[in-house]
Amino acid sequence: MDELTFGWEEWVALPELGLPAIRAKVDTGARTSALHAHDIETFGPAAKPKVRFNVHPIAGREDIAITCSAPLVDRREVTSSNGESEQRYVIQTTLDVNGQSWPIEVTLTNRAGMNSRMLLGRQALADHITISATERRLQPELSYDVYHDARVRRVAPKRALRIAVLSREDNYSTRRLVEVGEARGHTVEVIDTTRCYMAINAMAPEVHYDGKRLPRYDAVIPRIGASITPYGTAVIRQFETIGTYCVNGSAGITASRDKLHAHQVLASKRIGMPTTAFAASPKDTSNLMALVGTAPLIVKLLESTQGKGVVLAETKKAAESVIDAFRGLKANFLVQDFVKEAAGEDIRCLVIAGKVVAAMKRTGADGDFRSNLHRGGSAKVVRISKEERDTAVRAARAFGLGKAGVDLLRSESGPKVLEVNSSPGFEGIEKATGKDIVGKLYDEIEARVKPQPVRKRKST
Ligand SMILES: Nc1ncnc2c1ncn2[C@@H]1O[C@H](COP(=O)(O)OP(=O)(O)OP(=O)(O)O)[C@@H](O)[C@H]1O
Ligand SMILES: [Mg+2]
Ligand SMILES: [Mg+2]
Repeated sequence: MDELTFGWEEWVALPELGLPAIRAKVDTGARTSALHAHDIETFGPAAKPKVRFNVHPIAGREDIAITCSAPLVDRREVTSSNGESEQRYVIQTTLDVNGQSWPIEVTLTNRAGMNSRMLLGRQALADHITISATERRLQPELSYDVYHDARVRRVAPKRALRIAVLSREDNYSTRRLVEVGEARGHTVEVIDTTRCYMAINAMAPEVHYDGKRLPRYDAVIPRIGASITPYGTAVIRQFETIGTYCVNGSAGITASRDKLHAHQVLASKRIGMPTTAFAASPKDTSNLMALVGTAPLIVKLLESTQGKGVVLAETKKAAESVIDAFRGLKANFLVQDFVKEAAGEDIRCLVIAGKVVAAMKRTGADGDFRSNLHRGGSAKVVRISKEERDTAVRAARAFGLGKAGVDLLRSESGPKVLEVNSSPGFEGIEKATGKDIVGKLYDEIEARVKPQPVRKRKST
């Protein structure tokens, strides 16, 4: 390496931490370098622990915070210049100066007394560095502008994220979310939604789990089962209040879960769907059926899943008796035009971040008008038309869902949306299409939790 001369203060970069410019003081009295960090928190498996923390790279600009993560290499007792000793986490990272880079160890400290962002200790001042103690900034100047504009997005490293999957099930989808996330270096924790409990507090809303407050997650992936929608969405709402990025929001999950509510949302966006009607009073049954059209009709429970509450009534009489039966059970239902030409097939479009990333055609088991895979249907990859693609994207957007399974019927008058699932299973569609859908979901999460550019403050 070329010889470098350092004064008592220099511009350096820590690219792996997403800190492209920071001023560091040279401190030959210290062995290890130190970084002024906040919200220091360890995470990840015990065998490969990581630490994450926030750095305000610019002194006096506490509004600019960069979230960093790094592998944890040690925990050490460090005695600072004022003689006090504290336990500090030690990370390893790369130091960049004037086109050269070398590995250094850095301790993390959030002592208020430390007024420089970074101290460079002897270990970082490698053999090729000479110190000229009375001079400063002998190396090329760097600019803090990188923290102000869109460039900060590009310089941000693929930092390890801490992600929670809210799920009560150990199934293919949950396992894939853990495997794929961990293969990308993230830490993915599966959290039983119903075991989360909350302190609802205007100043410091929190989510607790198993006796402890949950840490700050970079992202929450909700996989809320239909049986716990109200509680599950309350947990998500709490994360939203804290400011955690949730792939699917609580409002969108709630609206899409209730088929009636969902159809009203779709209709308000003029998205095609089968003619649908509902009524509360038994006195209105025959008028209700007249609104939808002639038999055969579909009668559907509002909170059906896996096709369990979907009935095809071949005649008016049959429809009436199904409606009577549902009413007798105090079940909420809707009546829908039967889209015959769909012929027991529907199209599942998987929408991630406003794009259809995969589509499959599901065909019902012999003699079943329902195409659900859980009912013995089979799935094949399918090419969808532009109209179908647009419809699926608009349907997911109508509920603000970052991931959604949009089910369409192919009808004579174009695509008709049957429902929007906020926790679509990944197994059927990954197997049918051979696509890495979970990977696409992580692409989106990684893009979303990158530091946002900071707007320049107007000078007054
Ligand atoms: N109006 C309709 N016309 C024709 N077929 C329909 C209609 N409604 C539902 N089906 C068929 O029944 C299946 C199940 O309906 P739907 O998706 O509404 O119920 P579900 O219980 O929510 O199922 P899941 O959530 O598991 O997909 C559909 O995939 C479709 O094949
Ligand atoms: Mg459904
Ligand atoms: Mg469905």
